[in-house]
Amino acid sequence: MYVVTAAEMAEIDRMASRDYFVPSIVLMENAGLRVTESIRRYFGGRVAGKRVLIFAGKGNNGGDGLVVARHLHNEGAEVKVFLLARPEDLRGDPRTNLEIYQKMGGKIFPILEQSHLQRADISLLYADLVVDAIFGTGFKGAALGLTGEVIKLINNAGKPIVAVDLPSGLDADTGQVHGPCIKATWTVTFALPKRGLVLEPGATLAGELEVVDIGIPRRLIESRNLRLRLLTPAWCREQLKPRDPSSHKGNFGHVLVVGGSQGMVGAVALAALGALRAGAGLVTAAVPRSLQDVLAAKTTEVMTRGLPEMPGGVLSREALPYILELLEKCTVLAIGPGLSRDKTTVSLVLELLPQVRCPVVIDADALNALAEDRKYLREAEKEAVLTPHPGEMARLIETTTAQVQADRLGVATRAAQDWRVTVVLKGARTIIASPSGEAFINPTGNPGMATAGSGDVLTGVVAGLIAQGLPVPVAAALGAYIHGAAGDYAARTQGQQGLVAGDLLNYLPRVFRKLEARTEKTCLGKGLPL
Ligand SMILES: NC(=O)C1=CN([C@@H]2O[C@H](COP(=O)(O)OP(=O)(O)OC[C@H]3O[C@@H](n4cnc5c(N)ncnc54)[C@H](O)[C@@H]3O)[C@@H](O)[C@H]2O)[C@@H](O)CC1
Ligand SMILES: [K+]
Repeated sequence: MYVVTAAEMAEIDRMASRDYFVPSIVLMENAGLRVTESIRRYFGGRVAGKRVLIFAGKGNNGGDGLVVARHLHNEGAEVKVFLLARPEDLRGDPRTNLEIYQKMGGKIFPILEQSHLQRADISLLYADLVVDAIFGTGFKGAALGLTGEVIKLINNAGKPIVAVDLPSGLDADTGQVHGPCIKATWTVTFALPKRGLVLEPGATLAGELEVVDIGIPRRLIESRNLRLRLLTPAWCREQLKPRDPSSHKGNFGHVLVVGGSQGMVGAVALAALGALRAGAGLVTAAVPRSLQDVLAAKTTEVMTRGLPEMPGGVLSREALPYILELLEKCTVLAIGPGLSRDKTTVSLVLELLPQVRCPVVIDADALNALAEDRKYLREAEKEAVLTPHPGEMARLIETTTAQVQADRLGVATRAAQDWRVTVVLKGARTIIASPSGEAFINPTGNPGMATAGSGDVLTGVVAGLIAQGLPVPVAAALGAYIHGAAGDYAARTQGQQGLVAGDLLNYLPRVFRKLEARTEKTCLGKGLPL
């Protein structure tokens, strides 16, 4: 499902009216009707007698709110509209809808000064539902003054809130807030999710997300060359092809995992098992020689190799020809888990990578090695996936973690294009950016997955999917989704607190089975994705 900026959405709205002759008031009517339907469902089918407060701004978002007000009023709800403008300041479609509503006997209470807040405050005490139609995609900056106070008043009332298109106060493009912002119970957004609704903290402020059709021609949306998508079960399902009944393990690729150092062999085991659980036909894991036996004991189905090592149990430069030889039989390399930041190992990684001819998944200490010398990233011809967490990304682009987090999408897409790699920027709402400029946002996963080894499993899963022939960016996106979904299953059955990375391995088959099962239910990322 495509995700848009406020400007992209506004342009699509404009083109629907200008090029496809859909009157803007028809779009507004559809938008308001869809919100009304959602509210009716919320109340179990009947709205008569329900006390609904509608806070409306003077723009088109407020206009949508006035359409909702009219329909609920018509169905017998007790509606009060609090208008954050003078009625005569409304123009165009919002003005038309205000006039119809008033003609029908609907009540309007303008909030223009401090003393007007009191009525809203009292009404909130008795409200069954609040409709937030103050700002939508036309909002910029921060909600200050009286409007900011209204937003705080609504939030403090503790009543259920449905946000129209966007929670008011949210930056539609970044998901950031710069002042008071509505904390919605659910959000009904029109035509396509806006970026701010699927990026944190916006995703949390939006509550449950409902995306509704308001009659914008599909053909128009498809003609727009949109570059950002939210991963959905339907998209993931399309990427997974059923297995040929006559297939054998040689058809599903061979992953080589290179990593490990003294005390860090578990990371390699998790990545290797992640690759197998993702369906790779064969997995070989190569670690410093002294760790091979431990690794073999931990991973029954994985083939293990011992590589030359240095005192202290880290890979030595002599490991290079052995790795290159192993790669001759492999489809994909996953490098980094548990590798250590030893200087010799760093130079081994920097020397190895430019010689690799197959796709490579680069994680953990292999990323830290690249942060010491970016020549490979800048110059090498490669098919690579980088899976940094925000701290590793910050090192790679020489900035701070806070700055990476402030513009996750921008950072990931720029890095992917500059280095011609696929970037998986981990964290809440993982971003997957491809060298072509396309990007995905992953809605699955939960804070229980912020635990040691979780990233190693992801590395293995992505490598396992590449091994089976999926294009590298597709494998990265699918891998992120599946990995998060496994975490969501694990959290549902055993809670977030005690979740460990090994649990993810056990839930991966269940996610694949669900995707194979072709169920129709689509969820946009709150709670369980499948
Ligand atoms: N354009 C269309 O064809 C459609 C638009 N729709 C609705 O229209 C919305 C967008 O409408 P608009 O573009 O009119 O914009 P909004 O209604 O989101 O808000 C615009 C108003 O907010 C004010 N504003 C912006 N930032 C502010 C701040 N920081 N503090 C105080 N005031 C601020 C602006 O000056 C303007 O008066 C969408 O979110 C959606 O709800 C729907 O009706 C569907 C069709
Ligand atoms: K709103």
